[in-house]
Amino acid sequence: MEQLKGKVALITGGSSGIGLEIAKALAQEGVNIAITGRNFDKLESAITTLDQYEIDTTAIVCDNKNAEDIKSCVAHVLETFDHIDILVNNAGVMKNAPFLETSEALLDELIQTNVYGPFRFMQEVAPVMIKQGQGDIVNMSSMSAVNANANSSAYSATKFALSGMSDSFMREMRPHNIRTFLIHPSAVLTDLIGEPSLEPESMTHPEDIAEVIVSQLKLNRRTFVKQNQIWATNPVKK
Ligand SMILES: NC(=O)C1=CN([C@@H]2O[C@H](COP(=O)(O)OP(=O)(O)OC[C@H]3O[C@@H](n4cnc5c(N)ncnc54)[C@H](O)[C@@H]3O)[C@@H](O)[C@H]2O)C=CC1
Ligand SMILES: CC(=O)C(C)=O
Repeated sequence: MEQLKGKVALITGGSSGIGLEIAKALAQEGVNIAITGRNFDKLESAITTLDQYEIDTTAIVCDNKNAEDIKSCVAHVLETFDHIDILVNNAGVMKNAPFLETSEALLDELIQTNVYGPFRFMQEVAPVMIKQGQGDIVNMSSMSAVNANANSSAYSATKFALSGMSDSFMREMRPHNIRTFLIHPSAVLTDLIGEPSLEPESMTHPEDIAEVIVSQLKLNRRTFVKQNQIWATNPVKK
């Protein structure tokens, strides 16, 4: 089993939802945490939540849409911790609209955040991991990259793109002892989905996704889960 204690994880979109639960679950394992987000106050409040664990933390204001932000974010994490063992590409946005009402501006925003963001982080972090001789990258895709829903063409397009990019990246990185985990959750109870149409208790919760990711990262380095689909057992309509 892989020991996580003392590792360094960089989690994008780590101040809320699934990202914050991943940060807490890794912190509980003794992993030092760097989180990113666009809002300083939300990041500060997330860092306060992590204060209960005996680890080092840092928060970086960083917009996935901004390549310079991402370069300085990775440089800051390296200055702070010297290494990056785990990158979780979690930050993402979902904006739904019927296809004929989907503007290029909306498509651009989603592509910048959900595709260029992870692309830029992997371009910055992979060379660091290659030099270290090891690393783990978790890419948060979606069931929307497996079965598209109506009114979600832009979001689905970004998640299909991320899955394809991640799969190809994974094949190039394996020889460098870098594992790439591609995660496809179905609906998870977070702000991203707005008012849920399902009974909240019957849905997957963000801490369930975090539990799956921690268990996968703990696998012996010789093995990894290439991709998975995480479903609610019996989601009940409201
Ligand atoms: N909630 C759900 O049902 C599902 C969510 N996902 C994916 O999980 C990931 C996390 O989403 P949730 O925790 O559900 O939502 P959330 O809205 O709670 O978290 C998204 C995080 O990404 C950050 N973010 C958004 N745009 C950003 C940008 N331009 N730069 C930096 N950070 C940015 C937000 O500030 C927030 O912290 C997303 O990639 C989402 O697509 C995948 C499948 C299902
Ligand atoms: C929000 C999302 O990615 C779903 C429901 O697959």
